[in-house]
Amino acid sequence: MAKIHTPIPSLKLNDGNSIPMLAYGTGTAWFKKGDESTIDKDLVSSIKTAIDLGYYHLDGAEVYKTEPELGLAIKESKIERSKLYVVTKVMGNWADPEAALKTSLKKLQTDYVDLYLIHAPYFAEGDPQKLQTAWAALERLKEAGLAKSIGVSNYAIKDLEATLQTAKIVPAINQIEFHPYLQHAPLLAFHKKHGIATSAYGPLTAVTKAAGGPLDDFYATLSKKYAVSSGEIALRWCIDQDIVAITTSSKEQRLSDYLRAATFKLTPVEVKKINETGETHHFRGFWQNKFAADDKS
Ligand SMILES: NC(=O)C1=CN([C@@H]2O[C@H](COP(=O)(O)OP(=O)(O)OC[C@H]3O[C@@H](n4cnc5c(N)ncnc54)[C@H](O)[C@@H]3O)[C@@H](O)[C@H]2O)C=CC1
Ligand SMILES: O=CCc1c[nH]c2ccccc12
Repeated sequence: MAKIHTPIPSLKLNDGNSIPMLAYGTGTAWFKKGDESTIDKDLVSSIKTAIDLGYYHLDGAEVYKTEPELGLAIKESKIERSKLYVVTKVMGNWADPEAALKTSLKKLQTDYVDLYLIHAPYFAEGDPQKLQTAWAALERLKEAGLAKSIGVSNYAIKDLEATLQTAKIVPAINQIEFHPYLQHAPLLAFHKKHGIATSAYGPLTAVTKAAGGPLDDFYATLSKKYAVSSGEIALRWCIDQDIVAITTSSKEQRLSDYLRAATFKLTPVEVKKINETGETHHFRGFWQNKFAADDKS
């Protein structure tokens, strides 16, 4: 019998496609994974559990080395491909995104991805032409139907400006580290102006890695009010700002609980209070060495 899932809200992208606003990420598993040629059966099982629970937006990347597990889990889940939203990213093979995507598709055992991202702008070492050339290659991949949508990740305003100078297609999304202690207000305003959606990795940071910060008490108050955990408040805070939240866990109970983020809404006053309290503290969990100068943009 088909399972009844918590409906996850979706967001319309600038190319007309829709993206589910709560995602399961496979990047965190990279830290445990060694050789790509061996299959991490626990990870396959964990991805299948996530799909079974209703996480149909699955976030991967070539450098995570977890595409084979993602491909196997998708195949074994027996869910129609068109119902899933599969994302991967190019980084190692930035010089030839077409070859990179074709390799990823083989590992993912699929003919197309729903979203293909340039994982980070650092390959270009500040050269706008390199960013523009890479983006033109992604545009061709969208035109060829190998990627339904195309976007970027970890781009600062200057990287987006360089890309937009020659872009025929505006990036659909920028996937960035985003949580109350890293809100990138100017970057988000830039996204809004150009119709670029935002997706958040590290959305639980304020209640996990950066717990003990100024939001602890307010999260506790809101958890009580909505009868959910602080994690669900953190995820909902993204969704209520039209930001896609990419989380993960190998624990089924946590994944199941986090779906409650789709079942309530914070008031605008509560969202604002989290924003204002979060602004008083700074924390970056990823790419610290690359981003120091960009955190103000
Ligand atoms: N584009 C990029 O550069 C990046 C993308 N990502 C993507 O985003 C995904 C999610 O990123 P995360 O930072 O892991 O997201 P997150 O902030 O949602 O944290 C999830 C992590 O916290 C742990 N966790 C969950 N609930 C917890 C709790 N209640 N107490 C303590 N620990 C708890 C989980 O086991 C997992 O390791 C990755 O798997 C990857 O797909 C992640 C980092 C960089
Ligand atoms: O995507 C960001 C974090 C991450 C996880 N695994 C790797 C491997 C190489 C670069 C970045 C990452």
